[in-house]
Amino acid sequence: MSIDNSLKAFKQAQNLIPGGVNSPVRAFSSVGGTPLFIAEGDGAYLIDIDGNRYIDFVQSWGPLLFGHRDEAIESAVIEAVKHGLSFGAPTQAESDLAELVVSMFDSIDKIRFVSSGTEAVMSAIRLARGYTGRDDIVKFTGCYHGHSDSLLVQAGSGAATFGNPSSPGVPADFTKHTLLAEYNNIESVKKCFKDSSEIACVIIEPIAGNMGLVPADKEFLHELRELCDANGTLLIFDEVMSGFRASVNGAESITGVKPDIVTLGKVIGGGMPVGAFGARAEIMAKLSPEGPVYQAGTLSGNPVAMAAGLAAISKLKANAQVISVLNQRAKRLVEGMKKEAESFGIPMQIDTRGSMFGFFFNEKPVKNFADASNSDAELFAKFHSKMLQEGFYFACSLYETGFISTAVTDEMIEDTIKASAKVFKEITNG
Ligand SMILES: Cc1ncc(COP(=O)(O)O)c(C=O)c1O
Ligand SMILES: N[C@H](C=O)CCC(=O)O
Repeated sequence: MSIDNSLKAFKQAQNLIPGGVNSPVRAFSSVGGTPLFIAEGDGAYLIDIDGNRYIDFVQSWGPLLFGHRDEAIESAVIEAVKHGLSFGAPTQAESDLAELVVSMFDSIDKIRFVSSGTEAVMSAIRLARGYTGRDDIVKFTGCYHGHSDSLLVQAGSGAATFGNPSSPGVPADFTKHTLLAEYNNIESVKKCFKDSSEIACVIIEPIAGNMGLVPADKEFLHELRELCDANGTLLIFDEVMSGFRASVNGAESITGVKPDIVTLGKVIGGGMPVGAFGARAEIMAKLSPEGPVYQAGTLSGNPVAMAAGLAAISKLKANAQVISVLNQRAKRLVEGMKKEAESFGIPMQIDTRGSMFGFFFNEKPVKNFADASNSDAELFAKFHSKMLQEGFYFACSLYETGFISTAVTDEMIEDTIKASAKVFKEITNG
């Protein structure tokens, strides 16, 4: 398999763009090798600029629930483009998508659209602070909520991959209001509430996907809800990744815990840049121009992006059963790979939620970031590059999650398991 064109393109990009990439996770640094430059996507496949085809388990880091070039989404975008790219004025599509999301999330009466997950979370935090009149926030080590200053503290995803979980360039003054707790450890949250009576909100990925896939225990989330209620603190579920992936109706529908504010991204834009945050009407009423908390965006609610989101979310609502079908495939995949790994004496921890899947080369169950960090990173790197050579595109860091799209068939899952057996054999034979 030749990747000469990718090698050449990467060299050029490195001279022009820091690290050759526009988001650090794409750089392949922690697994070695060269990032593949992509020419096109086709259903379940990615095709690189050397013409190699890969079954894609990254799906643009989550947004493409229906795979590449889904017909309904593609036609909606083409139709929208014919009417103009942007107006900076309200359009019907914004209310249509808002109505759809409100109908799917119990905790959302009103929603505002932005252009990325980072923006959604940053705005949700401001709203929580404006609503409560408090400054402090609690976040969990290993959770990633985008790259805004106050949240880039012990963050997961690329920040963990590159060993800068708290970034230089963020003044200590900006993060002094960010208190840290350990995921799935309620005592650590209680300590935060002991240390501060000024906590505006606790933000959590209810199904963490940025330290690998590490779902929160239900009991932990229930206790978190109780602690927030007892202290007049808002609970924010960051579902930028898990929203519409783990469940059609949000993590609240599978955990029984209702958040005060939900942040969304990825799938909600069908592959276009969209983020959103929503809450009950009383909280959203604090937002400008209804209320005093300012938040804005030139391209927010962009008509082409709204058309893509509307097509994706309508399709999901009409075919809600796809989540359990994808979950069966996700389970088959990780259970199959685990069986193969263990037959070669390689311990593996696995989990799935809807179309999200995760695996760690680790002897012990993974419940938090410290556990995830104890996984075998060297083995992961070998697995990643050998699977790539076999034609399977997995996320290039152990701190990321895998995604199955509806374009991935049962046969492709079986092929992936077979390839993993070959790879485990090669790895253990040195
Ligand atoms: C849970 C979570 N929140 C926030 C973000 C930030 O979203 P974006 O990359 O669109 O800014 C991401 C992904 O990057 C995410 O996974
Ligand atoms: N883990 C990140 C988001 O979920 C990956 C996307 C990125 O940061 O480029």
